[in-house]
Order: sequence, then C-alpha cells, then structure tokens
Amino acid sequence: MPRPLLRVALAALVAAAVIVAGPWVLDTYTVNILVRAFFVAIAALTVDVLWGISGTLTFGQSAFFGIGGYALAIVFTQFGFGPGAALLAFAAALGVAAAVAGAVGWLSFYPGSTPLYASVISLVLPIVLVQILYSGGTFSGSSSGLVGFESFDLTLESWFRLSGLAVIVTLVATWIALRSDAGRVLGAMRDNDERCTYLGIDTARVRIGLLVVAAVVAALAGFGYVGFGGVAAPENAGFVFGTQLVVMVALGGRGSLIGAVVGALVIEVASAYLSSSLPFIWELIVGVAFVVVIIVLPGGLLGGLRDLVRAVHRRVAPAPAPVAAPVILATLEHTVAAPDRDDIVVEVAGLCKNFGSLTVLSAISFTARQGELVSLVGPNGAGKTTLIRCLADGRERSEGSVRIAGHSIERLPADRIVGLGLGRKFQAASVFETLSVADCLRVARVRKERPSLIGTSPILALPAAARAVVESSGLAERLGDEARFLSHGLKQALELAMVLALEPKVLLLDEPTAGLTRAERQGFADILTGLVASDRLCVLIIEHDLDFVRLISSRIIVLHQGRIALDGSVADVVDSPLVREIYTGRPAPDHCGVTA
Ligand SMILES: Nc1ncnc2c1ncn2[C@@H]1O[C@H](COP(=O)(O)OP(=O)(O)OP(=O)(O)O)[C@@H](O)[C@H]1O
Repeated sequence: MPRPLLRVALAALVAAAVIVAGPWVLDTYTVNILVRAFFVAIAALTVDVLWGISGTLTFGQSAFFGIGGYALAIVFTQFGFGPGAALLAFAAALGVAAAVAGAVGWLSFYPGSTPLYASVISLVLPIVLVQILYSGGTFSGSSSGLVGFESFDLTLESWFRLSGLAVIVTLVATWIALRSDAGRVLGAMRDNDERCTYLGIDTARVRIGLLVVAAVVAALAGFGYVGFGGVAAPENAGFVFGTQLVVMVALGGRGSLIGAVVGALVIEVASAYLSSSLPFIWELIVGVAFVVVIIVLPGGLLGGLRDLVRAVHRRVAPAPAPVAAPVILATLEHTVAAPDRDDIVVEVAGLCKNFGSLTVLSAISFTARQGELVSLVGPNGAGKTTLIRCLADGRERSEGSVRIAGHSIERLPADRIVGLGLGRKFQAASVFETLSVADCLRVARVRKERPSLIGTSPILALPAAARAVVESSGLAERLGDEARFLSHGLKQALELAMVLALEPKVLLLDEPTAGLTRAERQGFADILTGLVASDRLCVLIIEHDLDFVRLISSRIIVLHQGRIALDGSVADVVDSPLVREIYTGRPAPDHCGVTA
C-alpha cells in the first residue's frame, strides 16, 4: 500500500475508534450536539470540494441539505414510518437533489457563463426553495416546518457512531477521489479553466457532474440530520445556512478537507453552547471570532496549525526538501497513421470577424498542409491573435468557414475542436500553477486516456514529441515541482509539451518565444522544426521576430489591417518591399498589390 494511503488508513482507524468510544466519555448534551454537527460537517465538506478544490463559490449546498431533510419529513408525514417509506424517502432525497443539481448546474455552467454567475445562481436557489416551502401549506409545514413524524428508532449512541463514521467515510472517499488521476482535473480547472478547455476537457460537464455528486452527498447529510432530529425546518434549507457552510469552510481552511470538518464542528459546537449561555450575543461572538481568524490565519484554523507545526519542526530540525512521489517517464507508441505529405489540414475560406461595427478580420482565405510551418506576421493590431482564436473556437468568427483535418468546425466550442486534432498554445504560458509538472502533463492526457477515479499511476506516458520537449528543456528533472516555481522559459516549454501530449495534427502558437533567452529561442526553433520534419505536424505560429521567422518557416502569411497582404515563401516575404512598408509605415519604392 502506498505510504500516503497507509497514513490515511491509520488516521481513519484511530478516528473511528474515537467515534466508537465517544458516547462512553461524553455527556448526552454534547453527544446530541455532535450528531447534528457531524451531518453539517458532511455538507460543509461538499462546499469545500466545490469551492476550495474546484473553484466554484457556492451558497446553495444548504438547499440540497434541505431537500434531503424534507424528502424524509414529507414522506414520513404523508405515509408514516416503515421500510417502504424509508426507501421511498431515501430515493426521493437522492433523486430530487440530483435532478435539481443537474438543472442548476446546466444553468450555472452553460457555455459562456462565468464563475460569478454560478455563485449568484447558488444564492438564488435556497431563497427560491424556502419560498416554495413557505407556500407548501401543511404539505411542507410552511414557516414552522414539519415535526412530530415517526422516524428511525435508533439510540443516541447509535446515531453518534453512524454520523461520526459517515464523516470519516466521506472524508476518506473524497480524499481518495481527489488525489486520483481524475480528481486532479478539479484542481486544474480551479487553476486555469481556459487551459483545461484547450486540452479538450468539457469543463462545464465536469462541473455539472461534480455539483450533482456534491448535491447528493449534501442531501444524504440532510436526510440524516432530519432523521435524527425529527424536525425539518426551512432554516436548514435557506440562504443563511448556506452562507454558514461557506464560513465553516473558510474558518477551517478552504481546500483542506479536514479543515472543512473542523470548521463545521467548531462553529456548530460553539454556537450550541454559546446560544444557551449567551443567548443575545453569541452570534456576534462567532462573527468576530471568524473575522479575527480569517485576518490572522488566512489559511483558516488548519492552515494556521500546519504553519505552527512546520515552524516548530524547523526550529527543532531543519526540514529536508519534500520528496515528491517518483514519476516514471514512458513513451507512448505512435498510434497516428503516417500522414500524406500533401494533406491539407487547415482550410480557411472567407473568414471575417467583427467586434460590433469594428471589422478586425476580413475575407481571410488560406490553406496549410501537414509538414508545413506557417508564420503569421504583421504589425500590432493586424488581427493575428484574433485569427488564431477564430480557428480554435467555432463560436468566435462572424462569417466564413474553417476546416481542421478535413472537418468543418461549425460553431463547435474549443474543447470539441481539440478533438478534431488542434492544439493551441497561448502567448503567456498557460499551465496549472499549483499542480506538479507531471500532473500538468497528466491532465493534458485526460482527453486521450480515461483517468482512474480511485488510483494514481506513477507512470507518465507521453507521446514521443511531448517527451522530447520534456527532456530537451530540462523539465524531466523538475517533474515533481509545482509549475508556479518554474522559470518563464520552462513554463513555456511545459505548455508546449502539454499541447503536444494531445497528439495534435495542427499546432497554433501565439508568440511562443516572447521573453525567452537567445539559447531558449534556439532550443524552441530546433524543437519546432523537428516536429514539422519528423512528425509532419502543421504549425501556425504568430511571431514578431523576423529573424526567427526566417529561421523556422516554410511559408509566411502577412496580415495587415485584418487582411492577408502576402502569402508566400520566406524569400518572397521577408525581403518584400510591401513588408518593409507595413512594418516601417514608409512607402516602398517597388510597391506590389495587396492580395486579399
Ligand atoms: N474583444 C475585443 N473587442 C474589441 N476589439 C478587439 C477585441 N479583441 C481584439 N480587438 C481588436 O482587434 C484588433 C486585432 O487585435 P489582435 O489582438 O488580433 O491583433 P494582433 O495582430 O494579434 O496584435 P498583437 O501583435 O499586438 O498581439 C485590434 O485592433 C484589437 O484592438
């Protein structure tokens, strides 16, 4: 068993032993409070996964908690308690939560929506749900909620052990899923949603799926909470409770799973004691304590504790450098059939792009073949980046058609066009800052190889081209380092390797050498010309440095004021008087016509 897994298994066993022993040492009042706190902690954990791990701030998990609780209360009130009713309530809790989460997820993450939009919808959801509950009359109990129904006949001790073990199981399962090959995609989405999209990952679908799972877990927690307490109250489905869950996560430490549980337990237990001993000011005390913790310990209680332990440890013994799990680099068999030298893989016809009344690209038509390196040059504002965007995302262009590897891109989103064989590297290195180099590359392979939901593979298998970039750039020695610690040049190389891991037929590069040293530029030139010659990749590159362009290009397209001014060989273009005129703004003595 791998060491981290062993450590977690041992910690879970110790925690389970504490839970089992808990009712023997704690008084009844505390046990009562903790049972509720355990169910709330599970809901807080789902907020942490959505917000802390995947980057979607949500206030709506209370709604799903409420749905789970009300499903039980309504079914038991209407049909009485029994095994059939319990099964029906359970199915209703899961089914309704999943259906509502699916609909809310679609509204929140439809193409073009922003994270802020998702947060606003999550705010509206509990408000709408509470209004529905208020207007439900005796069916939902209106503002008083539902009470007095018969529920599961368990002792307080059993509830304590059941809810405590449920927290442990949820924690361990979440931990396993998040550190799996599939789970690291969530961290990648939080770091850089756009890069995920351009690696062919349908981030909207992943986020909707995650919301459905989180909703179902929160509903189960609500089901247990109401099953134990025998009261379904609108407050436990409302916006205030949804915000409290966010506060619990922030207090405990956003992104740390145990932090969410600690935050929930601290607030629930403190609130229970303070509300009875200091009924008028306990909310104020909790609020002030929250603000103080957030200011003094931005990483939450758990983050603060971790920093303290590290500081003490450093004083006692200087900490050795953290040892990352070893990564074994491997090369994938080349599965793509050797392409024909004359294959046209980019066909652009009559492409136009308008921003309102501003026409940025007009009547752009050209083709590019496999094994060709086409440089797009032109002065600032000529429309080069806009053209790349129109090739990489079907929703960008205003008119005209684009075919990639023989397929029309229609109005397909970027992640679907990646599937046609297109890879895009951005101007500023776009990687996953908090992921290790190896994990960035693994995420880049997700579209090609379905990742495991429970395990992690120590092997990093890359196509030969991506591996060559990793090895020639020196990234092979930095596989365990987080991407944010890489130099600018290494980040550029990492992004190129990630794009090559997609095994594209067409590679779009936007000023890849900006900010690189002379040696790094030469290395980049060697890599690109090698890819074109040996893998017969079609590369379209935006570049301002005409010396670099001369060195690498098989063809050059000059864009000027949104039109193609020249399209020809290096010799034709670089020494052309028109190009001199475009770049210097002075008329050339020997003027040739603009070919649109
Ligand atoms: N979202 C937008 N809304 C309005 N105008 C835009 C938008 N994006 C780009 N433009 C305009 O389109 C024109 C072309 O911009 P683009 O970035 O494609 O040029 P470029 O050739 O890549 O320039 P550079 O070399 O400076 O990157 C510019 O005039 C720019 O101001």
